[in-house]
Amino acid sequence: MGIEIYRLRRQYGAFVALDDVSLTIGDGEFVAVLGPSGSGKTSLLRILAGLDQPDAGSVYRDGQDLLALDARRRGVGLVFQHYALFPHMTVAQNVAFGLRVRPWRLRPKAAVIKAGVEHLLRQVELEGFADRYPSQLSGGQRQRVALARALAIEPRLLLLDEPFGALDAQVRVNLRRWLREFHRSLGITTLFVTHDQDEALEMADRVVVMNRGRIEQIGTPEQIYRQPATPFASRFIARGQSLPGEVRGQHLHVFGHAWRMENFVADDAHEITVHVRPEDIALAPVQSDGVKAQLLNLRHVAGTVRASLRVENREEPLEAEWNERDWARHAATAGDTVDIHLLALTVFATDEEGRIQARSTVHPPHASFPVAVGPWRRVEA
Ligand SMILES: Nc1ncnc2c1ncn2[C@@H]1O[C@H](COP(=O)(O)OP(=O)(O)OP(=O)(O)O)[C@@H](O)[C@H]1O
Repeated sequence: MGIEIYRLRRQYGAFVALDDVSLTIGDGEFVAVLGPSGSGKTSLLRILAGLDQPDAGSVYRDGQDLLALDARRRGVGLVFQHYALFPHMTVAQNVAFGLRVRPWRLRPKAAVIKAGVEHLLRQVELEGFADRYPSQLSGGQRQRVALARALAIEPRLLLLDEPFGALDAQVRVNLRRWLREFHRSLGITTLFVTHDQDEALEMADRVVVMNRGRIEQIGTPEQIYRQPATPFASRFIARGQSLPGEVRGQHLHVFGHAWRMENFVADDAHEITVHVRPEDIALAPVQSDGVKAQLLNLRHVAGTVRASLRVENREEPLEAEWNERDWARHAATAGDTVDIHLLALTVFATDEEGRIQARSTVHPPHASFPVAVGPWRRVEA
C-alpha cells in the first residue's frame, strides 16, 4: 500500500510553501522529488519526518495516520546534505547512535548493537573505518556513514535531502550508482530530494516535479522526458526552449512551416507554447527546406557538440546538441549559416488561468529522420 500523501498544505505567514500536494509512494519505491530552490521539497520531507506539521492534509502509511505519530516512532531514516555526523564520535559510535536513541523498550543490548554496527558498515562498504573520526573521512565516506546511521533504526521510510549536494561531481556520480544498487538490494521505500535533474532521472523509479509548492508532474523519467505535462516540466527536465508558433485551425505554424495537428483542440482563447529540446534540433544538409540559423558558437563536451544558434524571431539563441559524428559530417563552424530541422515539438495550449487544456508532441513532416516518439495525443489537464 505504501504511503499516501493527500492534499498537504504548508504556509509560512502569507507564503505558501506546499500547495495541495498529493502523492502516493509504493512500497519499496525510489521516488525523487525534483524542483528548483524554494519549490517546497524540503518542506515536504520535514513533514514526513515529523520535524514539522502541515496546515492541512493527511499522510497515511498502510492505513495508519503518520502525522499523528511522534517523529521517533515513524520509522523514518533521515540523511541531509550536510553531514550531521557527531565530530567527537567515531564512525562506529555515530552509527550506533541510531540504535541508542530508540525508545528504551526497543533498544537492543550492547552486543547486538556492536554486531549491528559491523553489519551496517559492511553494507555501506566501510569495514575497517569503525574507529575513525568524521574528520578523517572523505565527503563521500561521511555520507555513507550518515546513511548507515539512518539505516540502523531499520527504517520503513528513508528520506534523503540532497545527500550528495556538498560533494564534488565525480564522487556524486559514483555515489548515485552506488545508492541505486544499494536501494535495489534493500528495497526500502525511499524519497530522495534533489534539484539536480540528472540525479533524479538516473536514480528514481518515479520523479515528482515540483515548482512553487505545487506538483507539476509525476511520472517515470521516460514519461516526463517524452511527455512533459507542463511547460515548466518541459523546460526543467528536457531543456525545452520556446519557439514562436501559432495554431490556426488544424495546423501548427513555426518558422514558416505548417504542420497538421490532429486531435488538438485549441481555440483563439488559448495561449500556445511550443517547445523544442536541444537534441531535437538536427543539422540538415544546406539547401534543404530546413530553418536557416546562424551558428554563434560551438562547444565540444565529452562526445557531444553544443551549439548556440541565432534564428529569426527569437531573441535568445537556441541551444542545440549534436553528437560529434553528425556534426563532423557537416563540418560547420562558428559564423556559418546552417539549415536545421526540428525533429519533435511539444505544444501546449493554456487557458486564461494558465491551466493546460491540450498538449501534443508533433513530428514535422519534413523531418527525414526516423522518429520513435508515439502518436499525437490530447491530454486533459
Ligand atoms: N520556517 C520557515 N519560515 C518561513 N519560510 C520558510 C520556512 N521554511 C521554508 N520557507 C520557505 O518556503 C519555501 C520552500 O522552502 P523549501 O526548503 O521547502 O524549498 P526547497 O525546494 O527544499 O529548496 P532548496 O532546494 O533551496 O532547499 C522557500 O521559499 C522558503 O524560503
